[in-house]
Amino acid sequence: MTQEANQHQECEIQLEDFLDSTPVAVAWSNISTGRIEYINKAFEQFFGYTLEEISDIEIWYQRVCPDPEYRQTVIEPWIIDFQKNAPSQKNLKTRILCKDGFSRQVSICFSTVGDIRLWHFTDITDYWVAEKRLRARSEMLEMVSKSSALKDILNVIVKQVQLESLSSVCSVSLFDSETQRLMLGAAPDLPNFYNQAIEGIEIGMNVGSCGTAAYLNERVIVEDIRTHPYWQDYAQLAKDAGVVACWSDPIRSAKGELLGAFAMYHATPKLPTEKDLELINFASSLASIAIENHNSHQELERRAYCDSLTGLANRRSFFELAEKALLQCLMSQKHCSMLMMDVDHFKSINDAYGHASGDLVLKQLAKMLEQALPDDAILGRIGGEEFAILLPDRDGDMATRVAECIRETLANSAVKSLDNQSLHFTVSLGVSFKVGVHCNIDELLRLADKALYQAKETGRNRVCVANCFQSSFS
Ligand SMILES: Nc1nc2c(ncn2[C@@H]2O[C@H](COP(=O)(O)OP(=O)(O)OP(=O)(O)O)[C@@H](O)[C@H]2O)c(=O)[nH]1
Repeated sequence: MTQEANQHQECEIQLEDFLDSTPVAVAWSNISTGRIEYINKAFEQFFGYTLEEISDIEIWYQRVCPDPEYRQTVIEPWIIDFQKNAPSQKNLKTRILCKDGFSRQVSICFSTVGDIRLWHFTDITDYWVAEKRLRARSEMLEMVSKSSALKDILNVIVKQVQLESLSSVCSVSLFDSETQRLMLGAAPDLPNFYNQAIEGIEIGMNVGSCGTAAYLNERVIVEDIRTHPYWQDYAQLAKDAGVVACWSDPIRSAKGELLGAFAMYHATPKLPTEKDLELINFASSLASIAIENHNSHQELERRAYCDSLTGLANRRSFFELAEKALLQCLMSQKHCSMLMMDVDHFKSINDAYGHASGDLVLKQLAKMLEQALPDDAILGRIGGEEFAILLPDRDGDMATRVAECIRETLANSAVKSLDNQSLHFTVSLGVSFKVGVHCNIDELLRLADKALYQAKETGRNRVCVANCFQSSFS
């Protein structure tokens, strides 16, 4: 070896030693041959590839940027732009798929000396993730403040997680505490047939990852659905949907109540890393804010329109609904009738069995009414033990038959008091109906109330019909 060659080799060794000690990932490639001739230690650690595995620049691109369209439309124009020395952006910030299957966000830059192109890569994943999360969080909070649809808000969360963990598909299920079931909140990238199959699933042991996580109220990690007992009844469904691993986290309110379940699915067997768990925590806590806010909105609305004891429409809501229905009847020249109902001697029920048992009677009564009435009837609790029922498309005779049926059903029923005694009670009803083309709810109620008074006066447990032909509107 000549002295010059010796010096050159020594120089190269020193340069490599120097580059191996820097934390920045560095590589150089030969422009004419397209070969990658050197990668430093940081490069190997960062991307996970050895020089033998990515000896050619094309192979490198295919591995780290598997999407050919992205290579053609983003990376290649950037290189050409850079070569012309007029870069529209000096560094290219892009996503790189590493050998371990994770993708990292990097800032790439290169310089050219003769036939050699020197590349350096800076890992900006943490910064990028923090920025994206911040953006997703503020987008979500803005949507919450604007009362956007819950599904849209949850979609933002799901999309953010999927963006950070490219190989995952995520979902948010909502917990219905009354039925103990999970309903679909958002799962934009799971197949429809899968979402439909698990919609309304009852939580319990061995009900997939979400059903079990919600039931146990703790995180469930299933590495391989195909062999896990939690999935034994859903293994085929999961196979059809192409999911093999599923990690699920219960979503809890600030008070710890179960609100739903967040799930991350993968197409291959997989256990979560620390970063995955952190991502799941992030998603669950955002989803919790969105769901809790949505639920309290709904509760406020329910309180504004529902009677808290019976769950029926309250006076205000009954008037709104009844007015709309009456207007439709007037416009389509249909009949319309009103019933007013009052429990007989309700005071004595309270006195004999206690106020709480009186409440029980009112609750049961409301349930019985809902079952006995036709679907299009509008029912409301408009006073203490007073109920109103609008019957669209029913004339006075039909309404009287409905009223008679209610009276009879209730007279033959019993409600269990708190100390388990059978409480029997009766009701009185007044009927009014629309005559001609002019009518309003106040007038119908006034007439029905008059008839109800008559029913009370003439002995109770009976139905009386108002003389509507003498009303001011007839
Ligand atoms: N338990 C209970 N009682 C109520 C509620 N609202 C009103 N009441 C009671 O209902 C009773 C109504 O009594 P009254 O108006 O004298 O009528 P009544 O005893 O039903 O007798 P008649 O209507 O004449 O047959 C009162 O004792 C009220 O306290 C309620 O939400 N729960």
